[in-house]
Amino acid sequence: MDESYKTIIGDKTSEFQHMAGSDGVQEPRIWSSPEGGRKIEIGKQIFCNRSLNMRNILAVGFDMDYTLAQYIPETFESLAYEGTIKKLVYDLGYPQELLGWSFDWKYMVRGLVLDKKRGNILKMDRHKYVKVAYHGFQEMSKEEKVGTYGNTLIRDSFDEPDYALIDTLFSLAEAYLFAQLVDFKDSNPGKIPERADYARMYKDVRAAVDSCHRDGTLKQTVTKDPRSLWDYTNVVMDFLCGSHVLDSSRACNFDWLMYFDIVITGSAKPGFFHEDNRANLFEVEPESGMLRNTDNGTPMPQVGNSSPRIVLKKSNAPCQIFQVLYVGDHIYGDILRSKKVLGWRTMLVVPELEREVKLLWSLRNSRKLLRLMRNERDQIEDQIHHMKWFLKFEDLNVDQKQKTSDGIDELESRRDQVRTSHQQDQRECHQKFHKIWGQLMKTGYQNSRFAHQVERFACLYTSQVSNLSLYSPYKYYRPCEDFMPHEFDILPLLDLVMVTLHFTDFKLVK
Ligand SMILES: Nc1nc2c(ncn2[C@@H]2O[C@H](COP(=O)(O)O)[C@@H](O)[C@H]2O)c(=O)[nH]1
Ligand SMILES: [Mg+2]
Repeated sequence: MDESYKTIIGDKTSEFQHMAGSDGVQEPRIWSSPEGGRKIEIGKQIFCNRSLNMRNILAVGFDMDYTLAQYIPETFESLAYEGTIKKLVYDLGYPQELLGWSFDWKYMVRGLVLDKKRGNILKMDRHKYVKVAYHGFQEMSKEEKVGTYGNTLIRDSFDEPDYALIDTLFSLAEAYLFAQLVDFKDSNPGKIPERADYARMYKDVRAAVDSCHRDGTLKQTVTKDPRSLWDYTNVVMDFLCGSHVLDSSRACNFDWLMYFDIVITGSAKPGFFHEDNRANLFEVEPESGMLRNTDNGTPMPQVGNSSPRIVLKKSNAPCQIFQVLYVGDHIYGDILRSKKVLGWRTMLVVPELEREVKLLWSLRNSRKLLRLMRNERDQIEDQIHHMKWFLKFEDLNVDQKQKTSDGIDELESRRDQVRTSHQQDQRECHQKFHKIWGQLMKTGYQNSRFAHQVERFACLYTSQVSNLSLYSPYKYYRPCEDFMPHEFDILPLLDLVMVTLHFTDFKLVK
């Protein structure tokens, strides 16, 4: 782990000299110079939904998988995909030809919802309106979409048990496999095991993925024969914090433990956040992996992974709930539960965000044009309505009627043009983010359901944990001002920028 982590995870008051970027290059510190730091590039900024003063935070907890440890999805999730297919074929009677299938790791994205019964994959906005829908890999028409999901009552749910949320990067492979199976079943109904409807296929995929996580299919590739989740954690953290070498014959030196006061493995989140559900905690002796606090005091070996294991360095003074910041990648398991159950402050790690905000920046002019086109469309529509009422209710002579009708025709044709180009341009803009699902945080021009969850449950969000090192440990994160629709036209952002500039000029002149 680079030096910057020391400040965040270990002794928060200590200074540090240098920090390493993601490419390992040492960069000078930026936050401790008296005149302030260099600008933090947009992809690495920390964004704030709810004020958080780091001075008030006494403990920072970190999830490991996909938070501290950023697995490479094309390799790690491919393992899950291949392991799952083998289980479907050899254990659950699916046809051998599945073994020849391949995984496009870029196809699925977080925030999607699987409709298990209908075999559909959905992206919805923050009101839970389905805006993009595919049956397997086949795009659904607008009519099919509205016919299936237009009903308000259905829209209210979109949760388990009939729907599955793709809210972690671990789920990308199972979502892709589900879509493949839906297509396969539609074109080869006889080849899928008897009575396997779409929901049954989803259940089989889920069970097979689950088993890959439990039986070591995935973890064995990272570290050979891990005896427990403690062993696994040790290898991954040793790699991250020091060695950067994955060599199963190499003994780990436990140096990484100095960055943490307490380490808990196998906690089975989100159940862990509920005190009543929490399994017994066993203390681990790091070198041997033996359990210390057994009933008769004799150290004993670990068996299985079911109970949480802890390594304690020192006992901590108790913290108030709002003095704990928990950092994780799973919007439900890490963020929503820890916030709702324990009232902890939260930070969500969204690796996809780095590319998303960079693209957003490069497309900012197109986005402004889209907004203008939408306004123009609204204005033309209003004009058409106005003229239609005029035609209907005013006492006009034949000539006036003809002129008004011609005017309406012209406006309708202009409106159709603007509508078509607006829709096309908006689609193209979204496709720059993802060819199928578009921008992660938007659906059409509204926030996506995923963005809505991020806004509600994550006090902070950022693309990677190490971005914390770019800010002072005493940083007071403050959200930007909220805007309601009625405020937008009164206080447009452009005006605010002008006001700020004038204010700066004024100060300079003085
Ligand atoms: N039994 C299952 N375990 C799973 C599944 N998906 C992920 N995982 C395991 O969870 C942790 C990662 O969770 P984190 O909150 O600590 O980041 C890791 O050990 C995964 O293998 C699943 O579907 N079933
Ligand atoms: Mg995780």
